[in-house]
Amino acid sequence: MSVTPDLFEAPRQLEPLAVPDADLRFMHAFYPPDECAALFATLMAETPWRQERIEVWGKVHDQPRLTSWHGDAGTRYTYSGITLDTCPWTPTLTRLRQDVEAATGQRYNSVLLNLYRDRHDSVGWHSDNERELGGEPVIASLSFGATRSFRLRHRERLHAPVNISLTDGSLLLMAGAMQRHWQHAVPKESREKGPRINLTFRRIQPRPG
Ligand SMILES: O=C(O)CCC(=O)C(=O)O
Ligand SMILES: [Fe+2]
Repeated sequence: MSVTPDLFEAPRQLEPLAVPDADLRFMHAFYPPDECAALFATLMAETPWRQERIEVWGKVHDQPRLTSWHGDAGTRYTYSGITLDTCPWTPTLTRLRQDVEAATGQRYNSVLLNLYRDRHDSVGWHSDNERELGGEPVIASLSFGATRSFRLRHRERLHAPVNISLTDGSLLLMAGAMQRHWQHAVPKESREKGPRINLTFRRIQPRPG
């Protein structure tokens, strides 16, 4: 019986990405493909997807994606002027949280789900630097479905933009000074894309009320 590890297997741990002013780590196949397909279908069906509306320059628009916010009691999240209703943890989300906590060695008390229905859905340039996330937020980002490109641009200095392909079953950990120095986006695509679900596990400081 051979006990030699398969040299072509993707590494089973988070690998640091060489991006300055940030602590970024990535794992390609955190979940294997067959499990990804089942998890995608379950998340798609179980999630109470919402179409939020946001105000930009005085005009109200549909957000170009569907979302759902889940968290422990007392976690509230406000961004772009909207406060999200907090839904309870489902068994699936609880299991994903446990797996992500074990892999990253961090605790999370909430998760934002984004559904990109096709190539037209996107998230614009932003930093996840809301005050309730603390000074150096630790955010674990899990992706299922179509591969989308995750772009980074530095906020203060000239640095080539960074592009990370977030593949089915991949896990990206964003930590350190990342949210202070970089913005990120998932742009619309010019070629057809199937649906993609992204989950960002976060730790927000509970506030009374
Ligand atoms: O979909 C992604 O990979 C990122 C989503 C994101 O940046 C966010 O929800 O804050
Ligand atoms: Fe973000």
